[in-house]
Amino acid sequence: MRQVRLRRRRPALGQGGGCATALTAREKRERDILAPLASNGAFEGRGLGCIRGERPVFAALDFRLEPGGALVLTGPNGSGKSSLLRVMAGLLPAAAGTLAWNGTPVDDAPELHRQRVHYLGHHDALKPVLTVAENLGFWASLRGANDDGVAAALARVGLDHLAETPGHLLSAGQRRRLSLARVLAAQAPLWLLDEPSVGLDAASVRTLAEVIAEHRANGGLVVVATHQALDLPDAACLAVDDYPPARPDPEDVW
Ligand SMILES: Nc1ncnc2c1ncn2[C@@H]1O[C@H](COP(=O)(O)OP(=O)(O)OP(=O)(O)O)[C@@H](O)[C@H]1O
Repeated sequence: MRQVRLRRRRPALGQGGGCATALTAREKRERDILAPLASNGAFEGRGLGCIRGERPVFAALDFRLEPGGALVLTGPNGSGKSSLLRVMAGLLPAAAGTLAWNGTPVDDAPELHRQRVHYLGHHDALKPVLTVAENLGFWASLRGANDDGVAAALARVGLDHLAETPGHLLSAGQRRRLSLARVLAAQAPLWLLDEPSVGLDAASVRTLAEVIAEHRANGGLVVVATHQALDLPDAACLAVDDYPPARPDPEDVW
């Protein structure tokens, strides 16, 4: 598996421009929460196994991502790509193995891991009666983003002109773009994206590739499960179906 090395690092929060400035309370909070997460983050899984229901899905799966790295999960339907993303996000306990951030098991500080992750699943969580801006603003406030961050994220995904539109009026692709705006507003170092390009038009797929590239250039990491081609230069590839669970011993089956 290829590994991608950091080329450019995100400047420490509150220290832009190289001159010391007094930090606001909010900047201090961001620094305390995010700075230890964003710096030199390497994400690793060793010997991972997964069971859904009572059925083993994959076993003995290893991966490693350096800061700025991208990992594309491939495999046929049902091979376990979404399950692996959920394990990585801490939403599903691994049946075996360990996950580590900078060599520290994520189980040692699961709350910290939740803060460093942004997980984008198949479903676009959205409150239908809230406007686009309210939907994003409500969620972004939970992650410490301010109104400027919300506006910037909406503009980046081309939804600024729909900021006052109720969520229930959005098309499928527009809902997906709103979910991408949530990824941007979160400022989490580790993005876990499940089929992020589904429903997006060609221009939006290009925007998706650009924002992932910018995230990586700042030292962020991304894991993407996808059946569609995405332009992710130097991304490593992990075929989840290369890690099948052991077959039951015929001696044990009767
Ligand atoms: N909640 C669940 N309970 C039981 N089994 C589940 C559950 N969710 C998924 N599975 C099973 O786990 C296996 C892996 O599913 P998963 O969704 O991870 O695959 P996938 O590779 O992401 O598939 P796709 O390409 O269709 O999205 C499948 O056999 C599926 O039936």
